[in-house]
Amino acid sequence: MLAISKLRSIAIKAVQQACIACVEIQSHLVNEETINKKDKSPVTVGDYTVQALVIESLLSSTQALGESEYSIVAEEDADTLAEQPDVQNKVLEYFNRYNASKPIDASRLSELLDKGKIKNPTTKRWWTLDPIDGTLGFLRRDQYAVALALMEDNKPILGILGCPSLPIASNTPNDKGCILIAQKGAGSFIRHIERDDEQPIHVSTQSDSSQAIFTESYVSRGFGHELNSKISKNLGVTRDPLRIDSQCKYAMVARGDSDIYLRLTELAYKECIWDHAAGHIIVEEAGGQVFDFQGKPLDYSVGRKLDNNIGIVCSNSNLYPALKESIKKSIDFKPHHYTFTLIFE
Ligand SMILES: Nc1ncnc2c1ncn2[C@@H]1O[C@H](COP(=O)(O)OS(=O)(=O)O)[C@@H](OP(=O)(O)O)[C@H]1O
Ligand SMILES: [Mg+2]
Repeated sequence: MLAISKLRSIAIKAVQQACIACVEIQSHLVNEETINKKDKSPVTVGDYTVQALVIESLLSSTQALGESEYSIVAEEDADTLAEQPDVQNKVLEYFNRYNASKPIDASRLSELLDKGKIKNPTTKRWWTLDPIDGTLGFLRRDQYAVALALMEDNKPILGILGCPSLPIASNTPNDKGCILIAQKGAGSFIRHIERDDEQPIHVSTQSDSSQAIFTESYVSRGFGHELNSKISKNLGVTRDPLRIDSQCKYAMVARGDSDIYLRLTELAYKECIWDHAAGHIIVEEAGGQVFDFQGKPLDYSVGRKLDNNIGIVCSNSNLYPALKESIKKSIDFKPHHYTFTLIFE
C-alpha cells in the first residue's frame, strides 16, 4: 500500500488544481449554468467539473505509482448532467482545458463522475469528495470548499480542504485562497493556494465561554439557528455567531478563529459523509473535538450518510465539556432518538 505521505501530496495536488478551476468557473458563472437536482439544491458546472477533475487526478496519480484503485464516494453523479447537453458541453470544455494532455469525451466524463456514485466502498482505503461544498456560497460568490478525505477502515486518515475565498489569515483579509491539510497523527497545517510552504494550525485555547465565538451555517435550515442560539445562551456566550457556508466552518475552528461549530437542522436530516470527513480530521488534528449531539463519534461505516449520528458538535477542547452540558440543558432527546424538544425556560 502507498505511504500516506505520498497520498497526502497526491490529494493536495488534486485539490489545488480544483481550486484554481473553481475560481475561474466562478468568475464566468451565469444562471443558465445552474440546474436543479432532484433535491432542488443548485448544482453548477463547477461541481461537475471539479468532481471529474479530482477523480481523474487521484486515479492517474495513484495508478502511476502502481497502486490499485480506491473506492470513491462523491456527491455528484452523471444522471442530471446528461439531461442538460449545454451544461455537459461546458463541463467538458473546462475539464479538457485543465486536463489538456488527456482530453476526454462525454462518455468518459460520465464514467469518471459515476465512479463517485457507489453506496458502500469496497476497498480498505477510500476517498470521499465534495467537489463544491457550500454550493450556495459558491453561487453567492462567498465561502465554499473543495473537500477531500482519505478513509481507512472507515475513519478519516487524511483531510484536505481547499478554500479558494477564505483569507489565509484573519489579519490579511485580502490575501484569499488557502488549503488546510491534516494527516492522522501528524497534525494540521495551512498553506496558500499558490504557495508550497505550510504552517501548523491549532484550535483556540479559549476556556471562557462568555467570550466563545460560535460558527454556524449561513442559511438557517429547519431549527438550526434557533437551536444554536439556545445552546449558546445556556453556555453564557455573549458574542454574535459567525455565519459561513461550507466546511470553512471547520477551518475556522481548526485555526482558532472560532471556538465552536454546531450543526443540527432537523431530526430527519442525515448528514452526508463528504460534508464532514475532511473538516473532522482537520479539527481533530488541530487539537479539537468532533462528535454528534449525543456525544457519539461520527460513524462513516454505514454508506453515504451519517445514519447513526444526530447533528455535529465541533469545539476546541477547553470548551467541549461545558458545551456538552449546555446541549443537555437545551435539548431533551427522547428514548430511541426519534424526537426531542428544545427546552425553553
Ligand atoms: N436540511 C439540511 N440540514 C443540514 N445540511 C443540509 C441540509 N440540506 C442540505 N444540507 C447540506 O448542507 C451543505 C451546505 O451546508 P452549509 O453549512 O454550507 O450551508 S449554508 O450554505 O451555510 O447554508 C450542503 O452541501 P453542498 O450541497 O455541497 O453545498 C448539503 O449537503
Ligand atoms: Mg457539494
